[in-house]
Amino acid sequence: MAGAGLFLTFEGIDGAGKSSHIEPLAQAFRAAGRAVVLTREPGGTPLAEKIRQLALHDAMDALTEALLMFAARRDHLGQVIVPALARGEVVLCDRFTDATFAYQGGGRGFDWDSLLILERLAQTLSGPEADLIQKPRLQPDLTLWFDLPPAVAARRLAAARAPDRFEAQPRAFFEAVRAGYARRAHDDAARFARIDADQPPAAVRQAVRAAVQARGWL
Ligand SMILES: Nc1ncnc2c1ncn2[C@@H]1O[C@H](COP(=O)(O)OP(=O)(O)O)[C@@H](O)[C@H]1O
Ligand SMILES: Cc1cn([C@H]2C[C@H](O)[C@@H](COP(=O)(O)OP(=O)(O)O)O2)c(=O)[nH]c1=O
Repeated sequence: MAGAGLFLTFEGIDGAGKSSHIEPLAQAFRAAGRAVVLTREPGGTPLAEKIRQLALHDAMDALTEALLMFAARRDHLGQVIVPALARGEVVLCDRFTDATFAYQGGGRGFDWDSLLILERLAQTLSGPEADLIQKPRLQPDLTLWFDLPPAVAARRLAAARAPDRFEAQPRAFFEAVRAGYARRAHDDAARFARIDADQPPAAVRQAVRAAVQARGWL
């Protein structure tokens, strides 16, 4: 656990249902008396939201994309996530570094080892807040991975909204993104909870609750 705070991330391919399940979990934590910060990546600060606009709408090579994601993340960590954890709050973040491995690494085929280096650089903390949360390098306490077949996610999205640059990718791209998530989950199994997202919303909500309760946090 990061100090007295808790850092939970929501991951999965586009249309997996992450956004639908963040607010119910936030309400559960608030009902348990915890202060909650809801945030997202890329984004979460004025600078990172500007980077989000570039990354989601302008074409670029995979290294540029990865660097922008980590630049946005570095600002977000320093301005929002670390201060909230230092205050003992619960941070619920819609996507984090596993998305960079899944999309830029798995989806676009960018070198995995280079991403590991960027991860280490971006998530190494310094200063008084790092002392407060007593961690030289920040990782989520728990990552909820909403896993489902890309064909199911595509059907949901087609009914829901116009696609951004990533959501417009072909099915094979999302198979590769999904494989990227599976690799990260395999490499850091204790941090990950795989949620079967190909179920009715109530069952998914229950699975999310169960994963958090299993760690004694609700
Ligand atoms: N378990 C579910 N079953 C069916 N549809 C769902 C489910 N969860 C979410 N949806 C719908 O699928 C679409 C994408 O969900 P969303 O939460 O925005 O996904 P994400 O944030 O992972 O991209 C939305 O229209 C949402 O209402
Ligand atoms: C955080 C992150 C997101 N992304 C992509 C995944 C998504 O397609 C897109 C935006 O994510 P998201 O906020 O989930 O989009 P939406 O709110 O429309 O569901 O950015 C990356 O490619 N790399 C990253 O590191």
